[in-house]
Amino acid sequence: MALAQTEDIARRLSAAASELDVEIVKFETVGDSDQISKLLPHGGKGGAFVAEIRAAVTAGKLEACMHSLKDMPGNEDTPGLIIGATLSRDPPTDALVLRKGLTLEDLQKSRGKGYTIGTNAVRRAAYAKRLFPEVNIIHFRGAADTRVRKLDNGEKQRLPDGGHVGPADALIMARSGLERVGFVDRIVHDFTPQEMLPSAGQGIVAVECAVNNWQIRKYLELIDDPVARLSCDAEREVLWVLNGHCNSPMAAFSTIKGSEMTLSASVLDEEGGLFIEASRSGPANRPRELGRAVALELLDKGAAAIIERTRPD
Ligand SMILES: NCc1[nH]cc(CCC(=O)O)c1CC(=O)O
Repeated sequence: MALAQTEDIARRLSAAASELDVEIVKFETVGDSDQISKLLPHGGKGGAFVAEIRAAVTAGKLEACMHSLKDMPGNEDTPGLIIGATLSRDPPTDALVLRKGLTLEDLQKSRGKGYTIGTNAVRRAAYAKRLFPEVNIIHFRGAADTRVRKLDNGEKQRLPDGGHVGPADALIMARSGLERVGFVDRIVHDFTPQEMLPSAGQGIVAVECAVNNWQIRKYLELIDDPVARLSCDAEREVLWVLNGHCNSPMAAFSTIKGSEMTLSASVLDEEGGLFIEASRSGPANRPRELGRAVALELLDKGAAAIIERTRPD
């Protein structure tokens, strides 16, 4: 998925500035090579996917690096680095993938009873529980295409303690990820943002570079999408104010109509029993203010306790 995203960046850069000759350098992170552990032992998604690549940019070995914005920690500064471009947003929603023989109706009618959904995101687990209250949720991971293959083969998911769970009957994954790895035909249902509020930054690819590399910053500006940038700023402000960590059970999603932005965010209890939600509209050109207002409302409603309870030690 990351490679497809990087090729997309290279294509856009070459189209915007024909004098550029973009070289792609592949990285295999701990997050890619270890498909068993939960993400947390590596410092969460942020630690697993981001730290090693960032170090190469800081050291000047790379001009720039890409991340899925939703995997970038939202509660820490990155001295020396800046997001030089946010690409136009891919579909931001989550999608349901089912094993052969199972339908969405089966899941709905049974309220999920007797079925197992695989996901490693607390946010997806919580929303899935709200939609299908009796479903069994299991920890399931791997690259997007690997996950679908495991589903189809009825494979169990190995756990860090040596045990197994599964097999899964269904997966919930980002639509954009499924599109990037060519599995879009396996999507049985697109969850609306009302059914399953997306993660902050979901569907946005961010390109990061050194703050003082003005030359590359100028090039990245050419492929920056101002609308995605506004959503990025609003949604990530929610993470910042709530001091959300990499495994925080949080969602934040904004849409822009004309000059108005609407931002919805939520903080969820792991079992899905408790949803703290807030939604506001404001001027689209003041995204951080809106993010701040929504986050403060979530704090007023008790969000901090949930976030601290789930903070990794
Ligand atoms: N954590 C892995 C990851 N990071 C970004 C995406 C999807 C693409 C995106 O949302 O930008 C995925 C896969 C998934 O969540 O199913």
